[in-house]
Amino acid sequence: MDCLSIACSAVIVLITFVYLIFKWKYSYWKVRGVQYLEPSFPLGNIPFKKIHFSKYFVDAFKYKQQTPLVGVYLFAVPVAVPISLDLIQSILVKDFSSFHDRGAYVNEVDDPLSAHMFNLDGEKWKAVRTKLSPTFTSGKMKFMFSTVVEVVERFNYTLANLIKVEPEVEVIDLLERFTTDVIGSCAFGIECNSLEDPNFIFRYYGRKVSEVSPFRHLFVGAFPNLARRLHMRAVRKDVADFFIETVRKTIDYRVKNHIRRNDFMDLLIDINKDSDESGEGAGTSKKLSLEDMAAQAFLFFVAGFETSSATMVFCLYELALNSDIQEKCRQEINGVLTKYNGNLTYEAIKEMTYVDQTIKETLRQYPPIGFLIRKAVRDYPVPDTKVVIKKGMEVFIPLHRIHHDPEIYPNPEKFDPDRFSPEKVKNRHTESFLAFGDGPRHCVGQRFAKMQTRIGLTTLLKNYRFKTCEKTPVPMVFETFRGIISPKGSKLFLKVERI
Ligand code: HEM
Repeated sequence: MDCLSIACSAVIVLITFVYLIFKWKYSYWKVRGVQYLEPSFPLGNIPFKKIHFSKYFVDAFKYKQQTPLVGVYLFAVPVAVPISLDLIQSILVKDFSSFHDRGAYVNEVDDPLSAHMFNLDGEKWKAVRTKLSPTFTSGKMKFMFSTVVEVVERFNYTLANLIKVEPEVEVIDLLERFTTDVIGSCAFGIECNSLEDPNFIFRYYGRKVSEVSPFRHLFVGAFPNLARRLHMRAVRKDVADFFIETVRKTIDYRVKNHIRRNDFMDLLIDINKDSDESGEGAGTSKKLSLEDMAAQAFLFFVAGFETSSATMVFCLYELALNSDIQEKCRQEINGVLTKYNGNLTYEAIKEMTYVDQTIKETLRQYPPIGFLIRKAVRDYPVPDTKVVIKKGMEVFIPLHRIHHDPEIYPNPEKFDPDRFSPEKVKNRHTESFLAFGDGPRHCVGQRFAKMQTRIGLTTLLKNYRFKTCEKTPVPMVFETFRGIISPKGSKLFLKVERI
C-alpha cells in the first residue's frame, strides 16, 4: 500500500470512529426517556440552514404540553432546553444556587479579556459582581445622566447635518456611534467623538470585537478544555491590546492627576485602594490585576454599545412602520417636556411611560440576546418529573421563542406597546419577558441601558420623523451568523425628516 492509500484509510477510519462516538452520544436523551430533537451528524441540532441563532431549537416547543424540558445537542454535547416558565423561574431564581454558572469560555492565560463578569463563574463571578454592581445604582445613573445628554446633543447635531445632504440614513452605524460615545464617556471617562469622526479609534475597535468567526465562538463554548489546550482566543489580540492599554493609561492619568468623574473607572480605582495583593488582610479583598480591570471595562463596552443601539434601531424601524404609535410617543414626549420647561431631566424621562412600553415591546419582539445560558453546578432533579439535569450540563433558555409564543403574546409579530400596560404585565408570568434575563445573574447594566435608550429615543422622536424608504426591508430580514440580533448586512436605511 502506498502512502496516499494509508493516509486515506486512516482518515476514513478516523471519520468512522468520530461518527460512531457521535451516534453513541446522540442516545443520551433517549436513554433517559426525555423528549428530544433528532440530531444530525456532526452539528447535532445546530441548523444547517441559515437562520439567526435566536431561532435555534424552536421545534422544542411542539412538546410544550408534554414536558417542562427538551433535550438537544450542540455538536455531540447534550444541552437541556427548558420550555416551561415555572421551570425557567426555578433555574434562574429559586434554585439559582444550582445554576449560578454560565460555563462560558474563560482563558486568562492566552485571552485575558475573556475573564469578564459575563463569562466568569463561581466565587470569582460573585466577587466581581459584588464589587461592580455599585456602578449601576440609581444615584450613579443620575450622576451619569448629564454626560449622556451631552452626547445626545452632539448626536442631534450630527444627524441634523447628515440629513441636509441625504435624508435616507443608515441608522445602525449612526446609533452604534452614539452608544460607543456614551459608553466611552461613562465607562472609560474618555471624550469619544465617533459621532463626528466615524473612524475614531474606539469605534474602530468596537467594530473589530464582532469580527470573530461564529464557528470559533461555538467551538470554544462546546469544547472549552480543548480550546484552552489549543491556546484559542475568543477576543482578537489587537482588540485586547487596545483595551488593556487604554485602561492602563486612563487609570495612571487619573491617579497621577487626582481626577475623579464618579464613573466606572473611578470605581475600579477605588476597589483596588481597599484591596491587597492576597485578599487575606482584615476587611480587604484581593486586588484586581490590570487585565482583570481591563476585562470588566471591555465587557461594559461590548455589552453596552451593541445591545442598546440594536434596541434603538429596531424601535425606530417599528415606529417607521407604525406612524400612529410614533405620533403617540412624540405627543407624550412633548407633553412631559413642556411640564419640565423643555429640559430633558432624569425625572422627565421616568414620566414617559408610553415610550417605556414601546421600548419594552421592541425588546420583546427583537431581544438583542436570544438565549440565556446557565450551567448546572450540581445534579438537579427537575421538579415533578424523573428527569435530572446532570452536574456540568449547559441549559439554554430560549427567550426569543418565549417572547414570540402566541399563547403568551397573541399575534406575536404585531408591534403593540399596549402589551406592556401595567394591567397586562400583572396578568402574565414573570418569566414571559426575559430581555434582561432574571435572577442574581440578570443584566447588571439594565438601568444604564434603559437610561441611554430612553434619552436617545426621546431626542430623536422630538426632533425627527422616521419613515420607511425603498431601501428599508419589509418584512425584516435578519443577519444569520451574529450573536446579537441585527438586520441583514448590518445595515438599515430609514427616511429621516426634521420636525
Ligand atoms: C438593551 C440593552 C441590553 C440588553 C437587552 C441586555 C441584555 C442582557 C442579558 C439578556 C444578559 C444575560 C442575563 C442572564 O443571563 O440572566 C445580560 C448580562 C449582562 N449585561 Fe446586559 N444588556 C443590555 C445592556 C447592557 C449594558 C448597557 C451593560 C453595561 C454597561 C450591560 C452589562 C451586562 C453584564 C456585565 C452582564 C453579565 C451579568 C452577570 O453575568 O452577572 N448590559 N445583559
